[in-house]
Amino acid sequence: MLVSNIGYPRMGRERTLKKLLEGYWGRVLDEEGLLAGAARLEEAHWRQQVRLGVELVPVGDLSLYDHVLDTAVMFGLVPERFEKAGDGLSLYFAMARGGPNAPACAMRKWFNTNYHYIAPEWERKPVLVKNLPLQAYLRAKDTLNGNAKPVLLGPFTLIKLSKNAPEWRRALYELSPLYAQVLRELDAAGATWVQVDEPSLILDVTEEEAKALAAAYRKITEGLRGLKIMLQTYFGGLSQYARLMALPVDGLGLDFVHGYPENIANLERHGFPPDKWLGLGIVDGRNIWRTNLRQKLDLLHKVFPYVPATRIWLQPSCSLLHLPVSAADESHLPSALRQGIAFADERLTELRALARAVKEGETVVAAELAAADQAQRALAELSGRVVPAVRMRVSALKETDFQRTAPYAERRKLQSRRLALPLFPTTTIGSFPQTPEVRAARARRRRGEVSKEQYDAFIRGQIAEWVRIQEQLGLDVLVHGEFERNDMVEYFATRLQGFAVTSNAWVQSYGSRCVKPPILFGDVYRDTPLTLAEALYAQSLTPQPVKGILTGPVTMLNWSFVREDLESDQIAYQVALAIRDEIVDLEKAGLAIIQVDEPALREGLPLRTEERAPYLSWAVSAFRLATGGACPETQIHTHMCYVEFGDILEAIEAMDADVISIETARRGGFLEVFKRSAYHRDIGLGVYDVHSPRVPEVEDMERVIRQALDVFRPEQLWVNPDCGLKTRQQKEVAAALKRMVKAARRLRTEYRPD
Ligand SMILES: Nc1nc2c(c(=O)[nH]1)N[C@@H](CNc1ccc(C(=O)N[C@@H](CCC(=O)N[C@@H](CCC(=O)N[C@@H](CCC(=O)O)C(=O)O)C(=O)O)C(=O)O)cc1)CN2
Ligand code: MET
Ligand SMILES: [Zn+2]
Repeated sequence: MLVSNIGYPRMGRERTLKKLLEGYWGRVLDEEGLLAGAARLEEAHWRQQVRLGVELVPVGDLSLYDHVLDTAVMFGLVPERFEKAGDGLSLYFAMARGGPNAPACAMRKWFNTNYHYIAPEWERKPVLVKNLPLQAYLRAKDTLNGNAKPVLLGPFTLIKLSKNAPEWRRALYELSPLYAQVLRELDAAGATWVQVDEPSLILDVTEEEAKALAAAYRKITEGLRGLKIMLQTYFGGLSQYARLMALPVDGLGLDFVHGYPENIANLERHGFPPDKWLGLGIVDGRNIWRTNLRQKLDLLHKVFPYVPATRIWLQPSCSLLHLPVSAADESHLPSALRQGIAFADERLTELRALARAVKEGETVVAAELAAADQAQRALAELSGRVVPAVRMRVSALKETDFQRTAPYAERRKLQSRRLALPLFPTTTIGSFPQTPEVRAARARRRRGEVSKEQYDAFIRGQIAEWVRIQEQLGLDVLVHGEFERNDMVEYFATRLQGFAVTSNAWVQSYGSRCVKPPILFGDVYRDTPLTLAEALYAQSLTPQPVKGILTGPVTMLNWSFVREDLESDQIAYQVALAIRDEIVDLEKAGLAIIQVDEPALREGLPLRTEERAPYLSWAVSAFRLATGGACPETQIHTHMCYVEFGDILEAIEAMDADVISIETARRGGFLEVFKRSAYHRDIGLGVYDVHSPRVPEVEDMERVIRQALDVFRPEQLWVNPDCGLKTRQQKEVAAALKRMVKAARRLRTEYRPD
């Protein structure tokens, strides 16, 4: 039985890769410096994994931006518009971040995670441009000897994640010879195993697809001499288990954490081919709770009748990309909590303990087992885990708590009378630039170099400056700018009971951007206002309406590491009640508009269709509970981004918000979706892309609004950027918003309110 890893966090414990990348983009580091730095980091990660006992070390997983983009470039899937973007790194980063006159490729959610990949575009027939896994293998050979396992994204998943791929059978046909060549070259170089990632196989795969895959993999693996293939799946169980077991590969990697109990049932029903290896995903690569080792040993004993230990690799459930590096940095946490968590390095240590228990007997790891048991008990007894008042409040909830007191139509009248906004009202999504100055002020506060009073005064200064800028720009509904927030989730977690925040638990979200997901360990409640002071201050500076900005309960859950001893709906209702209380405070302070952001609502949608309805049911209820206490005169907005709306439109309607602002306004298909629906409420059009430094033209934004007028009435439309502006620069923001206001005003002159 071997210990294997699927992928290691890329950024490094000190976020080295982030610093290298931002140094390169900011032109303080040259290409050589970036590549040398990345190579040093990669090697350090290999050595660390070996030190922790990993016997099959993934290589080629340290991407400079995203592994899907790597694969696209490797197969020459480069859109025409990057013709002038050069080659090598300059082309690569142009595709990721936009280049001269060439908007970036689309960024999308990687399955149901907060990691984003760059969507490949098929404008031309793929060709093999460079063999990335081979290059990685050759780099790793000396350090790792026989333990290097090159990693490669498989053809099925590559196709599924692509934009405008040809019909999938044809796409598979075009890719197969290229994959075959990649593997032949690895074979010739002496690699023993290659990990081919096919997470899309856990989706609803059709019988026809499974059959076609068998043919494709036959072609891909033909004539290999020594190289073996581990076909790696994760994030769920397999729906076409029996067929996929028959693929001509040497091993199958299955997720027994997020695919539990499905994959164990598969095993019991269909068995496991005697000539294959099982990559057994046994410790959680998505959440941070320390593994119950005894439970996992029991699981192993359920597997042994079907697969002998000699044919098993113990693995994390998925790449450790989604976990921070080491819990050793979190010594400030309450000790029971600190002992109760495991990040990437601790997960690998757990794997080694499990492997030793099997190979050398449980007594050899008695200390590890006892420590895990003890940690489990300590966590259960952790102070704040159960707060009776919170439990009582949730269990006493009534149907009416999930409803506004007046129906939408009535609310709309009251609100439009109160707000008296022009047609096509303009607003922003909440955040303004988190400049180096803002971050530095927060860092100084963290280090205790400035007092709370000094820090608060600095934040008020930022708010005042931006209220003035917004007034000058002529925006209709203002925001305070979120300067006090390091992150829209972490900030609320800092102010709520039941959450802990970490010091260094960074996880990559996209490119060089990272988040520190908070730990939701206990019952959640609010014992102090969350946003009141800043909102109140902003409103005191202007007669214009200021929109309060809160993060919704579903997003708080999806972007945190959440306890596993309580049902999601119960946890979400606790968070919802805290938000609900905040809304009451904001209303009392005179705010007429409150936005409750739910950008992660769609992301949390289960990957398999049959699990979706129950999720949407509690997610929508949680949002309704959070907002149901608002007076009819208070206008509730919600904001969502990175969303394919087609499959959740009914849920969006059911959230019963008064206005929804969405990112997708610029994407084809958005209007089609709404045209087919009965959606009749107000909608904020994301008229330009905040993720690009490019300042949009008035005409571009005007076009988005005009197109929307084919489907919506003018009275329904708001005009706003497609997300928050925190990652942009001050100058870009002012210039873009000025044009946005101009676009709205042009349309106003054509349409008159009814
Ligand atoms: N949680 C979450 N998920 C999300 C989003 C989001 O906003 N939040 N948006 C979508 C896109 N994802 C994003 C993820 C991260 C960032 C982002 O801007 N991250 C920042 C970090 C934000 C942060 O926590 N900042 C802290 C700490 C910043 C920091 O690194 N400070 C330095 C010191 C800085 C100094 O001295 O100047 C340090 O600790 O070393 C702060 O402002 O206080 C980054 O990686 O650069 C943006 C979008 C989807 N998922
Ligand atoms: C990822 S959604 C972001 C919403 C938040 N209010 C912001 O403007 O940054
Ligand atoms: Zn957003």
